[in-house]
Amino acid sequence: MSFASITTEEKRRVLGEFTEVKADFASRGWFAGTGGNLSMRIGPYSPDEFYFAVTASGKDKTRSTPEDFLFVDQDGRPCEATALKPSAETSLHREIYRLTGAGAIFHIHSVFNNLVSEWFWERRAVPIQGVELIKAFNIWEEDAAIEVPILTNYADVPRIVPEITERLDPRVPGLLIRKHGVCAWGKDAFEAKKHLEAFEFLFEYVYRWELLSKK
Ligand SMILES: CSC[C@@H](O)[C@@H](O)C(=O)COP(=O)(O)O
Ligand SMILES: [Zn+2]
Repeated sequence: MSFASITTEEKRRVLGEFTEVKADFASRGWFAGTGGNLSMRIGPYSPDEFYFAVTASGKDKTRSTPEDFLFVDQDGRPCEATALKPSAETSLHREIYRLTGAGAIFHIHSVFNNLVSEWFWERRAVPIQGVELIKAFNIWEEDAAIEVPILTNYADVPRIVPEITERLDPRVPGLLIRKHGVCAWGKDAFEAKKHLEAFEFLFEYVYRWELLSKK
């Protein structure tokens, strides 16, 4: 299987869906200061060979232009001639695809995800228990408890990758990077978006609950 065998129609479908998700997230204020990056996988998958569309680095992601995305392979190399640079955080997306076979990964910065990542840093995870929206992760047990891993925010992004390898919990489709943001994923764009919305709701809940319960 090579990138060349992926049809133009399929590329258009992925980029169309990708454009919609990006505009939706922009309308929620999730790309402050060019922060955040998105990716969607395309074509067949094996852990050693896969392709994905990823946002170009440093762009104003609240705008829609013909230069918003490029296709890269499992090593982060562009699949087509382009002047665009893949996201500076492409190595994180690559590792999550390699470990999970997900169909889409969305990374955003928000005040609540930054706050909880610092509040629970000593524990290296955000504990969440018994909140209904845990079911968005397809976890249905009574009073379910999850721990969302928090990773070190190394300036040299590839240094974060071994922490993903070590800490990713197959039950929990997301992880936090300390005082930086969240990565959430799912089998397709619909599911990755559902998971991201659920994480953001849960982080705000946890933050507010911490404040209330300290009073
Ligand atoms: C300018 S904000 C932060 C960036 O360094 C980074 O964290 C980010 O999410 C966006 O980087 P990008 O290379 O545009 O995908
Ligand atoms: Zn980021």
